[in-house]
Amino acid sequence: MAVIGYEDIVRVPKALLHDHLDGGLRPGTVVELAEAVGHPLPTTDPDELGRWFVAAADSGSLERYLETFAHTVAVMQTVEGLHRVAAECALDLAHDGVVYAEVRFAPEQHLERGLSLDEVVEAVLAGFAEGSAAAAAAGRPIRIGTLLTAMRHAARSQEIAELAVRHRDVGVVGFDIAGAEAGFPPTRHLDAFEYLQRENFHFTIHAGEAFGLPSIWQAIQWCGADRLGHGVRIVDDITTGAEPVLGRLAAYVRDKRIPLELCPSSNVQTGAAPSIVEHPIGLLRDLRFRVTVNTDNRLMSGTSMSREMALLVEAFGYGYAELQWFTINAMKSAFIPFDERLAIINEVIKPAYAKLLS
Ligand SMILES: O=c1[nH]cnc2c1ncn2[C@@H]1O[C@H](CO)[C@@H](O)[C@H]1O
Ligand SMILES: [Zn+2]
Repeated sequence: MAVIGYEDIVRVPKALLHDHLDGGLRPGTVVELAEAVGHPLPTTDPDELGRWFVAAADSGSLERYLETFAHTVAVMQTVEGLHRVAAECALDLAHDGVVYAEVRFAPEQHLERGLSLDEVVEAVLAGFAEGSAAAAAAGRPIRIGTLLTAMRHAARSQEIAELAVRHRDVGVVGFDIAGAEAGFPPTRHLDAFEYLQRENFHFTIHAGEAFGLPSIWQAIQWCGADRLGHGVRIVDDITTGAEPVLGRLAAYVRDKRIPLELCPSSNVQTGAAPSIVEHPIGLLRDLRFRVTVNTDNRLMSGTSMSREMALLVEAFGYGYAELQWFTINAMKSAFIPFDERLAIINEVIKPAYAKLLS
């Protein structure tokens, strides 16, 4: 079969579980919004700014990578800014062929100009609704679920968890914690996770990216995470050789089908993986972990869902069968209700791939 190209990948339906709203702005939008609020940028040329984000995020350290968010968060402090960024996010994902996306952001970072947490969430939800409607009108339907993130170094997780539950029937489908991982274990936020469990709510935890197995273990066994944000360092618990041997934690993650939200380009930039070719996604897929492919931060990685898949096709020789497998894995692991996940799998994803695989 011919090698699958980038344009072929844009055409197939894709599902995305791990994408940060404040990591996916269009460079031109950052420039315009920064001018409107008087925020100084490293450059006001959109192309140059796009390159600046990628270069600055290419630091080999999660902490340095995260510093680049100062420039996106700064322009997302008003209803107009949040609304526009969310609407453009929906449109950009839809035009990349993403049919289902969970997009996350941390409301507590958007209060600098006087908005309340609820106002921040409402502005983003309205933006997603507008962008999704415009995408559907353009023949590119997309369903977006919002995840609310609490910053792990801060102390507002309980409040953000309650905010998420308050908006559960209007588009917020889950909760997350993000930010620097080393020194900020998930158990710092145990109260929030226990609250969410009592509310029968869903959550994922950034774990196993910049810190290893103890972080993953806590996220699952203490906090009860449904999914792992990254989780890539689960490979530290796998001994490779002629026959790979799984340690107890890796075996548990695989046995319980705990979804791994892998983000190849982001991992290379933060030093969590040495390169795309050497990215553990190859091994984890071969071992049939519940692997999903994600963008993390499209702006900081200069990427898209199609580009991440194209990189994997190039590095590992994947074909449509593997791309469908990643996509169905993601859809099975989504935080929307089971019947709605099934409908997207059976009515959108499978028919599109069936044509290509026959
Ligand atoms: O890969 C990541 N690991 C940890 N935290 C991250 C990553 N990408 C983004 N954020 C953090 O999540 C916040 C809310 O979206 C961002 O502002 C950034 O600080
Ligand atoms: Zn992330």
